[in-house]
Amino acid sequence: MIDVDLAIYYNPGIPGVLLIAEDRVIKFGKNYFCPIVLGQLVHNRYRVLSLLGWGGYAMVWLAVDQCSSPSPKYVALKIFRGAEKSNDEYSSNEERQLRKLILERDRGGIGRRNIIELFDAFEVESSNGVHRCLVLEPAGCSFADLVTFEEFGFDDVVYIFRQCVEAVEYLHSRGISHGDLDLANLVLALPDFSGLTEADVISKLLPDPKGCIIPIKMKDGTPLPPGVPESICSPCPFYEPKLDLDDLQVKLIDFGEAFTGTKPDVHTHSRNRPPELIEQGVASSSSDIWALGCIFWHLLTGYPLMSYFEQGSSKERYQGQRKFLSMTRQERRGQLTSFLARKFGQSAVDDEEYTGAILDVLLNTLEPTPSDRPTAGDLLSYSIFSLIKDVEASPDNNAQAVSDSRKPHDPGSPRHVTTKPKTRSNLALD
Ligand SMILES: Nc1ncnc2c1ncn2[C@@H]1O[C@H](COP(=O)(O)OP(=O)(O)OP(=O)(O)O)[C@@H](O)[C@H]1O
Repeated sequence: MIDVDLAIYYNPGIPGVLLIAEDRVIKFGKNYFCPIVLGQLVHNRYRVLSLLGWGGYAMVWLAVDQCSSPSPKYVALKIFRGAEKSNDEYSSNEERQLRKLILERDRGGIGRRNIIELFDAFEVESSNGVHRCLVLEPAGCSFADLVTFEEFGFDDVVYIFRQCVEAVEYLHSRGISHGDLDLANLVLALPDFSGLTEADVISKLLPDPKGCIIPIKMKDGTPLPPGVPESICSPCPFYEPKLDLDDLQVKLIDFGEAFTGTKPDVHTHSRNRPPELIEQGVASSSSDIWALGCIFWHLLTGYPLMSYFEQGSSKERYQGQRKFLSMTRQERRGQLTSFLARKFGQSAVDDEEYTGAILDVLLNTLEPTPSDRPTAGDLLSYSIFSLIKDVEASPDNNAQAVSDSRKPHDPGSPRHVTTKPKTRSNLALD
């Protein structure tokens, strides 16, 4: 039998551990991540079940609230990097923005359901510092991951995109810009687990909770330094195969860059950076609209728009973007049409109704001058949204609308942006 060493090694030089499968380093040590292990009780209340993901600022864990009754309540614990003292600026900005939205909750608005909920916040201390912890509504896999292994049909794209626009419209109507809109910050809502036992939910959420735990060791066999956990588990974001279009709900996360008015040096994802941020270094709510255009393209084609402008370094890609923006609107229309034809074939773009509706969204959201872009509210009235059946129109119409939306389309139409039928089961992993 071959003895395979599944441990990963702590590298004091980085200082952190490299998760090979992710090709990313998780840093532990002073002012880095909190050394959480599975099963740990956080704040005497939340028992950690698995790792949902991590970013530059925080690790996000699935946990069960021990104080909930009668049925267990699941939460996501977003535990920020350590700081010398409480109120680290990034974590407090995210908390502040989410708290503002809580105050607005009673005013309603359809996009409210698409914003992740904040339940609680507190501090956790470790040898790596003081960590702010946000207790959030738990969600599933990000759309950035989903587009890498699935192609969406046209109805899927428009249905998902409409929820993204509704979320942004909700935020903007409350005076908040997100600042970091990207498919990585749009995640699937979890289905309703009420009535299921904890064991059932764990088996649904965690295909193999023990299989993903990897011990951390020092290469020379010496004890781990303080602040480094004895094991790490690979992230286990939830995804339910056979998800139906009428069940699919998008949740917007990560409000760390959110702002009111205008803000300099916003860390928008590099693939969605608008010209005003690249050239003048300032973002506004119109920068979110630019990002919506990029998201629409990414959902539609499976690739970021930037990669169509130019390959290479981000400097080269921004030059490609600038070249695109210095064209006339007519030339930009021609360029986007040829990108679409390259991706889906010429016959797919020949249907003027569909291609025209797609181009309206793209050309207007990607206007070079921020004030020329539509508002999120304007976008919701665009013709693209009337090209799909409204699965939420009314409870009576629901079943018919969903079944209609699954009928195969005329193959000559650009609704066939993918070769697969356009049902939610397209997204199934099995
Ligand atoms: N409420 C949630 N439910 C499920 N998973 C989540 C939730 N919030 C975040 N995640 C997962 O954790 C990852 C990191 O979260 P988030 O983007 O909020 O962290 P961050 O450190 O602020 O990120 P960034 O470096 O992008 O600013 C996300 O990409 C997502 O996979």
